[in-house]
Amino acid sequence: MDIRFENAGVDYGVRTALFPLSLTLRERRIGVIGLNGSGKTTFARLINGLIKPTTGRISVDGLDTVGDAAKVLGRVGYIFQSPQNQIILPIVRDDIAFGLKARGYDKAQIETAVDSILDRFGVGHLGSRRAHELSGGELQMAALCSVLVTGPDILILDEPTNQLDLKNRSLVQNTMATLPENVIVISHDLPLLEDFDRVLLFDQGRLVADAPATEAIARYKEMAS
Ligand SMILES: Nc1ncnc2c1ncn2[C@@H]1O[C@H](COP(=O)(O)OP(=O)(O)OP(=O)(O)O)[C@@H](O)[C@H]1O
Repeated sequence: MDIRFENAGVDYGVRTALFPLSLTLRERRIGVIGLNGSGKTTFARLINGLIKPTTGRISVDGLDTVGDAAKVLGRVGYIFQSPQNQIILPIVRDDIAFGLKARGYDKAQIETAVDSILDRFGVGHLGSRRAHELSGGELQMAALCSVLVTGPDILILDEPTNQLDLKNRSLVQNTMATLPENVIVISHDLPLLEDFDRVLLFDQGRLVADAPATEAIARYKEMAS
């Protein structure tokens, strides 16, 4: 993985959500922390092209997030903070299958892949459920399945544990530790990021620490106290 920010920033009118920054991300597990409204989601959405930079550019493995937007979207999976925005089809199983259909898988391949991802997360019982009837945590697990089934190289998770019970939180934590994909996680759940390779701390739209997890988390605690 090679994600490059070259003097990239985002303004909304007179409000700056992210001041221009330059950095290269290559680590396998990257955490993003900071107070509410500090620019974390803006930073993460720039990576898969959901938000376009007002200044500068961002590239993912050499692909420009604006010029090569479709390719970048195929390579970077994004799990939203509110999973209800993620699941678009009424039945969970159909939603998970959706991304595979778009990629040209045949029916048998789709069935196998959907069963396998549901089994991997121990949520086979959710497959036939209606998405709008699921609890927040169940929806989050379904969203994880829908994105991971398409095999992205890079996975961005925005607050992946905020609605999970202890059991599912452990499951997500263990999954992140063993996933072959590169993972970028925005979280207020600091213990989740403790053994990450690199943690970025944002404050009022500025990157104020870029360090190993222990150091960045300590700085954040100091800042927030
Ligand atoms: N579409 C928008 N229009 C105007 N301002 C926006 C927009 N999106 C975000 N902002 C502002 O940009 C700033 C950064 O927002 P962002 O969502 O990146 O913060 P965050 O660190 O992810 O916050 P949280 O922890 O609360 O999710 C905030 O002040 C927010 O109000």
